[in-house]
Amino acid sequence: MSPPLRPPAAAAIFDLDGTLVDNMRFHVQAWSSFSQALGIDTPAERFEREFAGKRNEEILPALLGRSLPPEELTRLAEQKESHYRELFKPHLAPLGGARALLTRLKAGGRGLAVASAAPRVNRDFVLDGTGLRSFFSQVVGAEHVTRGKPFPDLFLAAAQALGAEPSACVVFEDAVNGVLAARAAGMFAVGVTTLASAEMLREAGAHWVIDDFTALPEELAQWLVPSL
Ligand SMILES: O=P(O)(O)OC[C@H]1O[C@@H](O)[C@H](O)[C@@H](O)[C@@H]1O
Repeated sequence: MSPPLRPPAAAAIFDLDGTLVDNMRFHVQAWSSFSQALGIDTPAERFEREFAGKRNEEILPALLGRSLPPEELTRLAEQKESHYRELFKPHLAPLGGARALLTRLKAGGRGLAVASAAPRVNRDFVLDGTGLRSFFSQVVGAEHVTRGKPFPDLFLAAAQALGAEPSACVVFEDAVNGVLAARAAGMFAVGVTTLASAEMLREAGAHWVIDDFTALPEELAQWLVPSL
């Protein structure tokens, strides 16, 4: 499926973890030590493939193999997330080319949103710590939906908040679950190879694949902002 070249895309929706920042290895490291401390033996690939893009409310019961009362879930999630933030803090920076692309998209009048399964404290940590927050008029996160990715809910909520038709939205996403979610939402998907291979992202349905934001495929750039 090729995107229509006119009219230009109405909006661009960015995943946060692994897309606006290259931080998934710190999430995986924090999940691994968290699991080990609980005596659970889980391979790193499970966090990368099965859990990336899901909400902690979905990840924790699957990891522990039981349902959790809300207080326990909040406590365990914060245990893992505070360790992740500690690990990532010294490296906190936007993915290559992100600021320049966002500047041009904003100048071109595109609606811009973040749609992430991350809890608010992690979103604030990244958006405020990188100085990227002001680019986005909408930020949708874990507390706004009950189903994370691969369900389309986060992206549909972002499109609705922007007042954009899903078919006129482009999603940037690093996780296979996220690409599946974008396609399930009826949106165009750009895979970012910080976590999964280009092949895995294409197989999940990514229309384009990029390593970072420094160079976009010409067709995509033209569709996003014709004058780009
Ligand atoms: O939707 P995003 O921004 O990729 O966020 C997903 C991440 O959100 C985090 O809160 C989880 O701890 C991660 O394991 C998960 O992968």
